[in-house]
This record gives sequence, C-alpha cells and structure tokens, in this order.
Amino acid sequence: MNLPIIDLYSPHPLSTAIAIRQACIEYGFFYLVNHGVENELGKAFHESRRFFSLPMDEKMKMARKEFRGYTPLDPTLGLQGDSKESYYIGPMADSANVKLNQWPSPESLGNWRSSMESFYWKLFGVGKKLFSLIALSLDMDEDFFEKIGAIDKPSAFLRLLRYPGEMGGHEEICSAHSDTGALTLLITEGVPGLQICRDKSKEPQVWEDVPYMEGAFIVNIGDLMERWTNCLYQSTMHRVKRTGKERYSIAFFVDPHPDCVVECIKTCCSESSPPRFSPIRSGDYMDERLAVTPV
Ligand SMILES: O=C(O)CCC(=O)C(=O)O
Ligand SMILES: [Fe+2]
Repeated sequence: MNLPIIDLYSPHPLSTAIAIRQACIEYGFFYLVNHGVENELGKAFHESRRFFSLPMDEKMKMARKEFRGYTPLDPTLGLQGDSKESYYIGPMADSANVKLNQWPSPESLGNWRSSMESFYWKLFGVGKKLFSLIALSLDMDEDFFEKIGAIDKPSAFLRLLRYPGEMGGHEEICSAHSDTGALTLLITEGVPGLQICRDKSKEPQVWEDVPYMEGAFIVNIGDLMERWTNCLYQSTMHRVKRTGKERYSIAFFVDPHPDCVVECIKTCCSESSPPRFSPIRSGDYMDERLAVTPV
C-alpha cells in the first residue's frame, strides 16, 4: 500500500488541498513531508529514550493524572493487553491546565522539559498549518478552524510511546482503534508494526502495513474530523502489530479546543445529505470517548 504524500509547504496550496481531500476520502491517512521539523526528530527520540530509561520509581512519581504523565507497561491496568508504556504532555497554553503537566526533575533529566516544550510548539505549528489546508480542502476559508475556536488555543497532546520487544500473548501491542480528536501526527523510527484497516465494515478485516518513510509524519484523521465532515473524511482504524522488536513512536494529537462546538461543516451537507450527527462540544465528546476507550 502506498499512502498519498502531502507537501506541507508546497508553493501550490490549492493543489495540495485537492490532494489532501482525496487522501482523506480514500485513506484517512497520508504522509506529510516538507514540514520543517525533520531535523528535530532524532533529538526527540533521543529524549524519549532518556525518559523511558529512568528508574521505574522515578517514572511512577509522574503517574498519569488528568491524562498527563506516565502509564507503565501493565496489562492489568485495563489496557486490553497492549504492550506499551507511555508519557503524555497536555496542552501548554492554558495557564490553569498547563500546571497539570508532570515533568521529570532537572536533577534526573536536565533540560528535558524545555526541549520537549520546544518540540511541542514546533509540532503545533505544523498542526495549525495543516488545519488551514484541510479547511481549503473543504472549500472553506483557510482560517475557518481558527475562527470557530478549534485551534486558536492549543489543545494538543503529545504522547511518547515505547513498546518493548519481548514476545507476549497478544498479537496487537497497540489495539485496533480510531483516534478520537481531529488530526494526529505520528512519528516512528522505522520499526514496523503500524497497520490500517481501510474498510471497517468488511469481514474479515483486512489490515495493511504502513511502510516507513524517513523524515515524514504519518497523519491521520480522527473521529471529530469525521464528524465535522459528515463522514466525508474517514477516521481510519489502525493498530500496531507485534514484531518482537522494541519500538518507539511519538504521537501528536491536534485536538480541537474543548469549548469548540463541532458541527457539520456547511460544505459537507446538503438537502440530500443532511448532517448525520448533532453538534457537540469537543470537550464533552472527548470526555465521553476517553471514559470508555483505553489510552
Ligand atoms: O505507535 C504507533 O505507531 C501508533 C500509536 C497510535 O495509534 C496512538 O497512540 O493513537
Ligand atoms: Fe492512534
């Protein structure tokens, strides 16, 4: 399978928008190149390795609260057998919520926090630019998502993931799911395992490998974007299959601001194709979903 390739800073934004539209309709996934963060990726994975190499008691001081912090590798924590440990950094702009983030102490990892913060803001810049192209792809003004309050205040989550290489009982080390928010940027280092299922209604399910493309982000549409577009753009199921190799990945969830109301975009409905979903506050939708979905 060859996913479409989108150039974030192509000199022809309108043709990029057309290519994005086709990718989101056909796959819900694409590669993003020329995003400007290529040179930071090696450092980010280096920092991720330093984090996960901390002693367990250090990591557990940052145990996950309010969706921020560390989750150890432990299937009994309700992770449906997923073999992964993770660390989440929540939105950094809102002064009340920014305090909920949990950071390793400077004694243990030096200036780790500031390098992750700077990485967060770079990814957020990519996310914002991508939102403007998605708006164009839907025949809307490029500042549409900003104007409706979706991305003017960052509500993105950065997730570091580590899948140990040991062989275990479950075939999936990250179980099949669709992402809840609007857009996800996924970065891997080339260890395989990521697969997508393009037709969720087909039985048996057909899973296709997503090949690694050096320097590219793998972008996928989440459920709220699917709702916004009245299912024109698909939020595609994906999973990580066990290969026995240790794997690190980084996911950046560019979620809409919790107060933004997600309702069918006017170019995505008509008399013959009315809105399928009622408007919903993004924060309410995310809370409902996260209450029942393992993370
Ligand atoms: O680790 C990966 O490659 C996929 C992670 C993922 O899909 C997620 O965290 O939502
Ligand atoms: Fe995902």
